Amino acid sequence: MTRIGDSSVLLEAERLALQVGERWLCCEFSLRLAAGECLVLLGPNGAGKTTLLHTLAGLRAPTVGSVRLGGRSYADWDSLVAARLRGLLAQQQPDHFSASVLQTALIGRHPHLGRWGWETAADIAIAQAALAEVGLAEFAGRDVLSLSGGERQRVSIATLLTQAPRLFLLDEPTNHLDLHYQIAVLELFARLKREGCGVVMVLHDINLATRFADHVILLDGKGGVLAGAREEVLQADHLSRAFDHPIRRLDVGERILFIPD
Ligand SMILES: Nc1ncnc2c1ncn2[C@@H]1O[C@H](COP(=O)(O)OP(=O)(O)OP(=O)(O)O)[C@@H](O)[C@H]1O
Repeated sequence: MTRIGDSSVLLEAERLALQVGERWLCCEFSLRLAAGECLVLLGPNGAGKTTLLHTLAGLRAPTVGSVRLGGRSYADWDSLVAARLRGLLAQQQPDHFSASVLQTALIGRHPHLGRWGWETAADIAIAQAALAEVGLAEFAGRDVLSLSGGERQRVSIATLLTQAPRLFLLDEPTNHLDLHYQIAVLELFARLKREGCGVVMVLHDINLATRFADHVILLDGKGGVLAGAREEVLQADHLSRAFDHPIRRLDVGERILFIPD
């Protein structure tokens, strides 16, 4: 029997090009992400990283080309089934009402619930384990409206872990996080990647991209796209051009660092 997401290729985009209004964000390029791989989207503000991530998540149609999740176009997936396969961490988390941290994390179980929509003890255990993964085990009863920015971001990550997709699409997962949690969260997704998940994430920190990416897509904000293996794309001259600022590479022991001049 074939289970959802058994295929090792989780995400494909063919000859993709994106336009907003009159402006082309990226010219045609293709990508393929297999289980066990991490793709980082980099580029200056307004270059189109979030638009590209949302297109890969099936939330908007590409202007040109196609996107396939687990070998099928989004139109061919039932939306609940697709939500068990891919999950999105959005950049903003609007909270309009009071809700406990546990209730908020449990939203991630919606694609998995049965006909009556009640969470079981197993669903609650999954959400509690996810909260513990991001250091929020003690926060389960707290109101989300009372959390700090970094704590709220970790609840969003726990909600996504509770959803337990095979493909994680993350828009600036390190937003609001202190240094400890930036690394802890990226290490957590690196572990999930080793366990057979796929990860696509928007990052602003080139050095975190250097550390965690297998593949990189660098948008230059003028429609140009450089896509390839980390070592091919993350070069000082490519980065300097894309960010319109001189960037220098430093080799520190085993680490490669990029610093702005
Ligand atoms: N509906 C829209 N109408 C007009 N322009 C839009 C629309 N949606 C997005 N844009 C523009 O498209 C561009 C790409 O936006 P996007 O959010 O994808 O950029 P980004 O690379 O994620 O930026 P940032 O690093 O600032 O988060 C921006 O210039 C944005 O203003």
